[in-house]
Amino acid sequence: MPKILTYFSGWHISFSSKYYSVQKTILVKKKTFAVDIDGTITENGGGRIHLDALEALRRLTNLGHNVIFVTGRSSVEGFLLSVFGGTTKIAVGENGGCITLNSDEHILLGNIDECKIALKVIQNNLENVKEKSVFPRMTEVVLQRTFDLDLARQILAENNLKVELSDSQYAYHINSHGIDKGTGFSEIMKKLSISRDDVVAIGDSATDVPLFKVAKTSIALGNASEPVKSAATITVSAHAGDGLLEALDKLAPKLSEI
Ligand SMILES: O=C(O)COP(=O)(O)O
Ligand SMILES: [Mg+2]
Repeated sequence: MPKILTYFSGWHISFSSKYYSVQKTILVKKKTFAVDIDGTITENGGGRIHLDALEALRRLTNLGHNVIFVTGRSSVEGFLLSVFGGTTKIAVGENGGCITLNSDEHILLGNIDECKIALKVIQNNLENVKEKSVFPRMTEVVLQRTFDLDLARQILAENNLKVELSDSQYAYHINSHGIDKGTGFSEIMKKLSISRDDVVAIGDSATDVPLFKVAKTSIALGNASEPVKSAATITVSAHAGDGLLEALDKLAPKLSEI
């Protein structure tokens, strides 16, 4: 069993002991973990959930922490993962453009029409610009990683189109101006009165850097690029789901201090 699970289950057991209140005030301050999905809680590559990583997140949730997925996937995928995975039932998806609170409650922060206009302009100027086959989006356009991103950014600038173009390592995303995982998650922070001091962000790609910026503690996994690692306050060496376990393990003794 990974060390983190033993560690947290140790705390859990101590809650029912006579030291419950002491342990609770000293060790456990409610935190909010803002967690990326692909490359963070997956097995390395492939998109299959790393079950030990998911179990560790479920335990954190059971201990009273928030665990909220913040993903470039649709917010419905993030939300369903929280339902089936047993974490906090709210998700930020579409790379920050959409928050799902329930089956019929979505907050749309971006505007898909301006992203579609940007797509047309890029397609008219570059070869090989194709949409990725993904679950339906309400606020963004998702593309295959088959063209030069910097060139596309240049084209957008020349056409005075203010949108965000980013690379999650799984897809390229066109989001409305000012929309990213950081701004999307900030809406949840406002809604749930969560302070930056209590946020731990965990991710693996450039799209997670804006999320790192709204968190006091940020963790880049071993599969992240150097610029992403240098934007985080903590780095770990293991990749994807194994890296998430390493990160929680590293964090566990310090959770009361951060
Ligand atoms: O862009 C994607 O589909 C990958 O999403 P992620 O933000 O969960 O890594
Ligand atoms: Mg990722």
